[in-house]
Amino acid sequence: MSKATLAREAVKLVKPGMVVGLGSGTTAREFIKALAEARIDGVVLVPTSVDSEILAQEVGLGNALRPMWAVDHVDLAVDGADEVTRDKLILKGRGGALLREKIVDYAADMFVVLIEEHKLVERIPKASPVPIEVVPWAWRFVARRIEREFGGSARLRTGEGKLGPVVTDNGNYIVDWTPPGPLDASAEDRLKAVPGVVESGIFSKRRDAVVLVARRDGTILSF
Ligand SMILES: O=C(CO)[C@H](O)[C@H](O)COP(=O)(O)O
Repeated sequence: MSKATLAREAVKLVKPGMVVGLGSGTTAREFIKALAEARIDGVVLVPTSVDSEILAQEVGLGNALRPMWAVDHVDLAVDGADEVTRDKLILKGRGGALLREKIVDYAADMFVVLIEEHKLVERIPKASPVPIEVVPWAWRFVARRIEREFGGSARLRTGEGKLGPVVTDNGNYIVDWTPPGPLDASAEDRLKAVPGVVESGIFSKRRDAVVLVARRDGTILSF
């Protein structure tokens, strides 16, 4: 229910003709459904995962879908997150869509993050590991190097419905890293500097994001 409330709030920001990035995950799915109900003229939609693309097609938004290469700007991106701090250090990627999410969310003129209150945290990571998309050929080497350089433990993500590693929409693997302690914004660049790392779920460069929080009392907090 609260995800749907957040989604309806975010849809109010969508104006006719806008290019809108569709995030991924259960909250982003509510946004896609609410957007379909709103029937806003002339919007162009860039999905950040095959999951969001399929849902958008199923709810009647198929004609508006474009790949990222087919647009030259994104007006608004609306996405969920796993954990967010008050100063807008954002952790994403539990759904494995972090790479396309980061491309679209970082490109958007306005980035709106929809979370429920339990995801508002003092430090990241709190309860979720840090997902890191890696080149499959090097995955074990990269995981060990992250452990050596930064500490903690890095594990290959395996899934349900198929034996072996989860393969992302970009054909890569995901290593879930549990660091030895809280991270600061520098972790994003430090991880990216490891050869074989494609992207991480640390989103530290959108401090201008608008975060909408569904509170337990039914109200929405915006910061
Ligand atoms: O980053 C993501 C997927 O890669 C999701 O946005 C994040 O995991 C939140 O998902 P949900 O809304 O289902 O809690």
